[in-house]
Amino acid sequence: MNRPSGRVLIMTAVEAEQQAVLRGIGDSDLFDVKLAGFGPAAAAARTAAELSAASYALVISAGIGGGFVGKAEVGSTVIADRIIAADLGAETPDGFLSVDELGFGSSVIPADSSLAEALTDAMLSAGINVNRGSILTVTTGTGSAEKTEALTSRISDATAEGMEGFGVATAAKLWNLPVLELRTISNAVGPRDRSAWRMKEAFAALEAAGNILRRVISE
Ligand SMILES: O=C(O)c1cccc(C(=O)CC[C@H]2O[C@@H](n3cnc4c(=O)[nH]cnc43)[C@H](O)[C@@H]2O)c1
Repeated sequence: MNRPSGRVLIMTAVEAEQQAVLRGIGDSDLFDVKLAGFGPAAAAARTAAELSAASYALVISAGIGGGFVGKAEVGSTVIADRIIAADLGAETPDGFLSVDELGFGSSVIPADSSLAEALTDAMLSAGINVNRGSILTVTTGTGSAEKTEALTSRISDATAEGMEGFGVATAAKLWNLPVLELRTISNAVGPRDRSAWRMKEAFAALEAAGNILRRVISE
């Protein structure tokens, strides 16, 4: 699926991300770029509200995110194969139990693979540093080596983390719509160091991603 059979809804958490995506897309009227708010609950509710208000053929969660070291460096772009609710579950003395293990559904929503493939190819052709893998949705931004290690040992292809993707994807799934998540990397996932965040690079990469997205989807 490259060209969807209808309009495309892109959800970003905050206005700065929304503006970066809009700059990249330019004046196409195929896309609506709306605000999801911070975290998966706001994102699910606001995506559902948008899907109730208008008809869409594809939903995309886009924004900046943390990159797992060795998988996605600062300034690069990550396109999801899988969108994972990484900290939704239960702690036990023997470790973490996911939603799946608890029997309450699934913590994994697959991204649209043909669009992910086409977008990756187009970004590589444009010289963009892009990686594929799982994008984790967390309700608390990871801020320690221990938590990072716990995530990567449970999810071996963890490539980036953000805080909205699984909420956006849950609403898309409810409407039976294909979904994609992309994150441009502002910081490394690991011990919290806010001074090392590179927002300018991440927003520039998000604008570039918006531009490629428009080209791939309009083809
Ligand atoms: O100051 C902090 O320690 C901090 C920790 C997590 C997130 C923030 C934000 O301001 C996040 C805003 C927005 O960006 C996404 N994001 C960016 N980097 C990360 C990350 O390393 N882990 C999780 N989310 C991240 C996220 O989707 C937020 O909506 C500040």
